[in-house]
Amino acid sequence: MAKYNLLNKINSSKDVKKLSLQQQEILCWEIRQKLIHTVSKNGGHLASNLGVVELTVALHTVFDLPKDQIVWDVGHQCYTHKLLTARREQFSTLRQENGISGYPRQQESPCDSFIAGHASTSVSAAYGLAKAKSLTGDEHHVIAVVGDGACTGGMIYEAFNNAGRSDENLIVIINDNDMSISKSVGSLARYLAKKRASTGYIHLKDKVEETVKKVPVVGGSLRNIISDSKAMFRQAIYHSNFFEDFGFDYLGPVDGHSLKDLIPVLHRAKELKKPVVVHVYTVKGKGYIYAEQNPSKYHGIGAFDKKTGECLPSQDSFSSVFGETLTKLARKDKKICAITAAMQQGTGLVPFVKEFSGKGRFFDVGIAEEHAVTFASGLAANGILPVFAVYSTFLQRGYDQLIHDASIERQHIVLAVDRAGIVGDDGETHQGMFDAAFLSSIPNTTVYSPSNYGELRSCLSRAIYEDQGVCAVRYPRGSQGETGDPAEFDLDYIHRKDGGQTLLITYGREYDQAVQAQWILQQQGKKVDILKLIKISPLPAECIALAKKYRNIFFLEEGVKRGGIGEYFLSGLAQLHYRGNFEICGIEQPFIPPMTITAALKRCGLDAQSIADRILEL
Ligand SMILES: Cc1ncc(C[n+]2csc(CCOP(=O)(O)OP(=O)(O)O)c2C)c(N)n1
Ligand SMILES: CC(=O)[C@@H](O)[C@H](O)COP(=O)(O)O
Ligand SMILES: [Mg+2]
Repeated sequence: MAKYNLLNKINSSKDVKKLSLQQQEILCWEIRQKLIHTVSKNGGHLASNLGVVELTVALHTVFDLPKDQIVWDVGHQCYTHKLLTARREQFSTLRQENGISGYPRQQESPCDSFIAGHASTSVSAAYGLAKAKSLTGDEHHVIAVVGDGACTGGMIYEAFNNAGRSDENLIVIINDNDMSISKSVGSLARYLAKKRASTGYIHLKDKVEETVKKVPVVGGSLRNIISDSKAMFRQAIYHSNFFEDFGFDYLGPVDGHSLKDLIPVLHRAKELKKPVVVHVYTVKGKGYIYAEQNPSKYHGIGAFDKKTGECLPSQDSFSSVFGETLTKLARKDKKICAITAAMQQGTGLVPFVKEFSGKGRFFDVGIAEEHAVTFASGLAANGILPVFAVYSTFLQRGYDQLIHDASIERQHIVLAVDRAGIVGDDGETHQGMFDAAFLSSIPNTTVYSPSNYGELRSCLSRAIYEDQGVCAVRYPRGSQGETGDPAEFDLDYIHRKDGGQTLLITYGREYDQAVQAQWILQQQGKKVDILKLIKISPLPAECIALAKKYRNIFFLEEGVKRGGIGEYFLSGLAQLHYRGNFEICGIEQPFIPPMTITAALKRCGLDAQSIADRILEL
């Protein structure tokens, strides 16, 4: 196979169109090898990408990019699209510093029509793009590609509701592999499975249409009767089709690994020149046996050995410690329930699921963070203790629900906010930069930011049993640092004194950098003290009073500077008429592209050496 080297000759969809069907099949094989090779080195979303190789090649065969536009939902499956649109050479830099992103980015290529990273936005964006095209007299198509998992998110239906009755050249491809990161959940998954099992809808419609075309024109009324009966015929056989009820035409289901089936269906969708849903079924992980067998493991994976499929054994992490702690607490308290928005693996909930899903105490609500917050509030209002485990970046979706449904009436819900702070390779869309800022501004809300596992255990228990209202425990991606303090429980802050006139204040993972900076400065004869905040909102009054005694204060914040905890602290000091120097070393440009967490800390001036240098400079 390798001798063909077709991929090396592809720079745009024009080149894909020049290939015969057989050559395109070889191209798909070459693409799969490239995907497996690159992701085995850099990590990434392997299984989702392997599932859409033929679909992407078919799209590039039928449509003309960038005039026609593709919007990838979540965007984690856009690697083949990148390989076909002049980014083959840079593909080895996938998800690396100064490399190409693992998601579509407009700034990266004119063929990336819209940003993605968070789920369920594609149909709204595609409808907007399509509407703009029609307003400017451009007849090209916009195609949204959305997975069955992303179809559990409410925005998709808001967009269907809005777009279905329009006459835009809008095609929505539902890439149905019966998987989100774990198994797809809910009624839509069941509905799609039923549709998947049905056959011949396209062929049947074709036959009816052929018959209609053959009828001699004897006047408009007969045509109308025939077309009405066509709709009735369809209804009678298929009852009502969910997508058609929204105003879309429906084509499918079609085998997403057969170019010979896919290409004509896409041509057909293009000809219709109106909103159309194309239902494609695919196999997540297709073509790499380990990923086909375990698509969840290869959904998003670090580097691995491509021959054996083995990756590094998983270590303890904040997520796993959270999951174990919650499971232990739940054994003793039947009121504790856990909620996830399609992230049970990532948030460490697997042990909880094993033990309590059979008892009805675990809820995977799909990719529906807004719903999760309000659902939790409902549970709390009737006496349950809900813990919603969610990544910081995805919790942004639930901001209004936190205010309106949880906070005003002080519902006691617990948020386990994972991936708080810098996340690394996923880049801009996934950074957990805002949670400390936005949570601390919501009344009746307590926020903890443990810096090690011991504190995490203690904060979780306090959040469940001691606090009222909304209570968030936030922690970073990965493992605790080496600076773990001896577990002193139930503290709101820890004050490490070295006899200095300068105080470093910080919270969460950044504490490790502060301790190292303190050590670097000690080597140079400079003493600094550290105040570690564990409860970051509301700020403990004693903390502010003790900070007031210092001549210089540096507030180190792994989060957005504007509106963050540093500014909150400063306003407390101002009320006490603090007269010393106060500097916030926070993140001013929170949209950090893919790079390691270590590199990102350095870029933001938040690594130990940069902190020490800054202090010496002053
Ligand atoms: C708002 C939001 N919540 C959670 C996620 C995490 N996430 C990324 S992909 C994914 C599953 C998507 O499933 P699907 O759309 O079916 O795509 P597949 O990977 O199966 O191709 C989830 C839950 C996200 N990206 N955005
Ligand atoms: C595509 C997506 O949003 C998730 O798969 C995300 O990449 C997971 O990140 P973690 O690797 O931190 O779980
Ligand atoms: Mg899926």
